[in-house]
Amino acid sequence: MDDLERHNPQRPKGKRSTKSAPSTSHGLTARIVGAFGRHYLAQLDDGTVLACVPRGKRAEVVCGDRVTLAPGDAPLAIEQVHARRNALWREDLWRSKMFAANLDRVMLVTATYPGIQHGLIGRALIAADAADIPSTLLLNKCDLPQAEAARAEMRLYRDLGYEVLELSVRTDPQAALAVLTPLLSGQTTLLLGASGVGKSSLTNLLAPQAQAPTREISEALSAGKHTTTATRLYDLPGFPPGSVLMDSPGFQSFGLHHLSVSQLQHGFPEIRARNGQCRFQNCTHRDEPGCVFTTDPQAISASRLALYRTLYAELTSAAPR
Ligand SMILES: Nc1nc2c(ncn2[C@@H]2O[C@H](COP(=O)(O)OP(=O)(O)OP(=O)(O)O)[C@@H](O)[C@H]2O)c(=O)[nH]1
Ligand SMILES: [Zn+2]
Repeated sequence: MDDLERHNPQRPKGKRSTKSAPSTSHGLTARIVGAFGRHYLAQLDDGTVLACVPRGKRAEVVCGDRVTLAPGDAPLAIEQVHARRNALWREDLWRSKMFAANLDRVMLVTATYPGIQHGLIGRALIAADAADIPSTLLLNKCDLPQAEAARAEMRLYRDLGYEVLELSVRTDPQAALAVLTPLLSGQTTLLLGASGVGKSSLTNLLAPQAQAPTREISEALSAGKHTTTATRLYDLPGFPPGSVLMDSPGFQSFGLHHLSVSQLQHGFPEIRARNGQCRFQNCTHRDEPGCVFTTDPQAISASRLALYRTLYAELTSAAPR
């Protein structure tokens, strides 16, 4: 087992990882604050932002990583990726790919309109659980008439033990700030949400500098074509030091193929709660006789059981979609 595997117990099965280069006493310590394909931005502790590239084709570097940069001309070489506390993956067409590291919390944004996407929420909650990262659900646009019905739908998650916060970013930004400030202070928070839920509105409220034109980034990196698929990390002005927000595209394709079946089951609090209550000890909760999730309709909601079975089939199929 090499360094990266030791520090990333949930990395995809069967993939070789790249050894970190040995550290040098002359290197600069920085945090990756922007990932644009193979081009990165790294921020030094004094706030200076530098363009950098990994040393070696197979090196895996993601937003939130702590790194050592080799001194030299821009773009600097990323010499070493420090041990990660945790990491999250998303999928492209062929594989799961790590995209964020060293998080304190995942905030999942949903909205009363255009509606709550339970499948996406379920996947993201499981991925965060498998990476041992706490998650909080935000229900935005509570000013709309659909709020009452949406609130009732979100009760499912409250009953499962998740924190669900309500806000209206556009119509009452001050109240939204008051609700979120205790959670964001001193923390690295990843914001995730489907298109149209108000994620950009929230990012712009919390980190107004996020609206900076991507041209500046393109110039810094000489890599304009990559800027649209960026994962970014923003300092939160007005918050205590160490308060940062990570913003990433790709919520629609949240990768779960790297998980084991036991991690999948652990990601469902209602399945965790009934551990050992099925007739067979190794019950997979699909079609076995005496399965508590088939015999007791109170054990799990029909939609969550359907999600579990879909994800089970995905995980155990030979290849990712
Ligand atoms: N009524 C209401 N509308 C909101 C609220 N927050 C955001 N919106 C609106 O919802 C729409 C989508 O907001 P965005 O912030 O662009 O949402 P997004 O999730 O970033 O969506 P994409 O840009 O498609 O990724 C915009 O028209 C916002 O003005 C809110 O609290 N209440
Ligand atoms: Zn069972």
